[in-house]
Amino acid sequence: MVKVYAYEDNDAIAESLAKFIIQQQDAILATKEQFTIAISGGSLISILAKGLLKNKDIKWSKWVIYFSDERVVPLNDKDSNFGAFEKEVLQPLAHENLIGPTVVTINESLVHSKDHKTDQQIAEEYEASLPEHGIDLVLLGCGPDGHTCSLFPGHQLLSESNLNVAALYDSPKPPPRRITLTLKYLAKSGTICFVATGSSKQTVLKEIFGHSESKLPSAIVNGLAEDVKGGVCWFVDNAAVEGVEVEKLQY
Ligand SMILES: O=C1O[C@H](COP(=O)(O)O)[C@@H](O)[C@H](O)[C@H]1O
Repeated sequence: MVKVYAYEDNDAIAESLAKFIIQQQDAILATKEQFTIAISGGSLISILAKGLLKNKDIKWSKWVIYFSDERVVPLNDKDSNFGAFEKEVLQPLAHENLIGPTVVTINESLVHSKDHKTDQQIAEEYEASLPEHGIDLVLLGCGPDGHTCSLFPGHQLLSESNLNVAALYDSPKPPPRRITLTLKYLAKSGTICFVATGSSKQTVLKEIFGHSESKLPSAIVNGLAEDVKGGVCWFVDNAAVEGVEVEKLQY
């Protein structure tokens, strides 16, 4: 079953999400040396910054951080998911004089090519850096159109069954060139956790949780709950789930 944890505002989500992440981290580090986590871009990053920075229970030196999707732009571009995470989390963390996490980015030296084959090479190289058996914890966003990672409604990549990471050149949300984890690889995740906030998400969440046949990418990921050992859950604010028929839990 997909669990939905609902809170009044972003501060409360940030605090509970951090507790959830630490619990996942500790469970994994009790069995192996490193904790692998995938981060998405967009609104998730500032919630992570709020909950994780200055949190003494995060074992940053044991984290290996991947990106659920990435825009094919230079890493310091305003559109880069890594760039946003670096600005909001990694740079402030560097001031704390800690041994930081390992962060796996796309090969920036290839982003200036306009050849689609090069984007495929970026995706292939990223795929080669991923753990074969899946990432321990994958944090996802959900756009108002129901996209997650860079998997967009109706896009052909939803039926990609060979690749773990794929390139696309026609993202309906700018920028158009991106790479993304595929549904095939997401199904291998240890745990999947969505974060969605704000009233702009209400309509899409009504469809995702109200129509079991929904073909929206985020609804398809909910459908992976049986394959994903730790399950699929959502951290939302009350505005996002107003009028959505779900059991609202607290973590
Ligand atoms: O383009 C993207 O959008 C989604 C959703 O972002 P949000 O701001 O609506 O939460 C994000 O998860 C994804 O990583 C990003 O590339």
